[in-house]
Amino acid sequence: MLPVLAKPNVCIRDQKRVEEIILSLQNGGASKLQIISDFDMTLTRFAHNGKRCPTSHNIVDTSRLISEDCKKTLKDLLDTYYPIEIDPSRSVAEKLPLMVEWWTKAHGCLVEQKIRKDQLEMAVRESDAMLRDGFKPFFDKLYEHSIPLVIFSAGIGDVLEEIIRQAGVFHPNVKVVSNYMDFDDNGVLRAFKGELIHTYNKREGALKNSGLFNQQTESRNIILLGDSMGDLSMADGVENTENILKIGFLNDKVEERREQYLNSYDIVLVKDESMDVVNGILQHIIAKN
Ligand SMILES: Nc1ccn([C@@H]2O[C@H](COP(=O)(O)O)[C@@H](O)[C@H]2O)c(=O)n1
Repeated sequence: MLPVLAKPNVCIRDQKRVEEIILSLQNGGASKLQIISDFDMTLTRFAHNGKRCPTSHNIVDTSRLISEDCKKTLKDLLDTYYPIEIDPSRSVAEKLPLMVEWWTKAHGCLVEQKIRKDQLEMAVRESDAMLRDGFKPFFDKLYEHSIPLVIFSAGIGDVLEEIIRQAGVFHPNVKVVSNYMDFDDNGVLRAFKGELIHTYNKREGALKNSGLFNQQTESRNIILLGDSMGDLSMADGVENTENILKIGFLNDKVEERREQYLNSYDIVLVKDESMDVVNGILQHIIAKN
């Protein structure tokens, strides 16, 4: 067994299956590998020193760009809909319209604030956004070995791009599928572009953007990184997948959701704020090249 998998917060339902997948990924090597990852609370930390870290939405929602009234509305929306998003007792069918409602209302509020494109850099710089510990070797190793990384996020694309740019890891092998802001000729936010991506419609987004996921003809082995049940379908747009290893970060409501995560993800990382396990597996795959 890989030493990183022996960490006490690593939970695996089927150890043998995981070992077989990792061996297949190792045999395929870097040239066959592609990473598909969620962003908020997957590549970013969920908490730091006992305090919640912001999502890409929260960064804008709590920034100087937003009026006090609007901040309150956005906070009320978060308090109403986030518990629904993560509730394991509700079906996806039940959650779907409510997620559309949340994102639509929140985006509507943001558009009313006349946010300027050139203010986003400052909003990110002043925020508590934090990529997970070990993010740098993760991004750098993927770049060094020309392994494509597709970040597939229901957050705000402009904000998440700014986070990884400021962290110095927005390398050319990184592609992003997300909700992008649409600015007018004066650089003022007037809408969000394209079809809304929320937590539970990533399958449709994956199929629609399949071109992005199939850029390298050789990439047929996938490591999928997510933190929600909706993230499990992020690789559905990849053609001829040979092997897929699904790694899930279980950050919140751990006991209520542990069973569901163990049944869905190959490896579940419980309250792990680092990329250590992912980096350990990557190192193992790359080392053979
Ligand atoms: N107004 C909103 C809407 C969503 N969120 C959270 O962002 C997460 C989406 O981003 P991913 O990168 O994880 O796909 C989602 O899980 C929501 O909890 C928000 O904070 N504000």
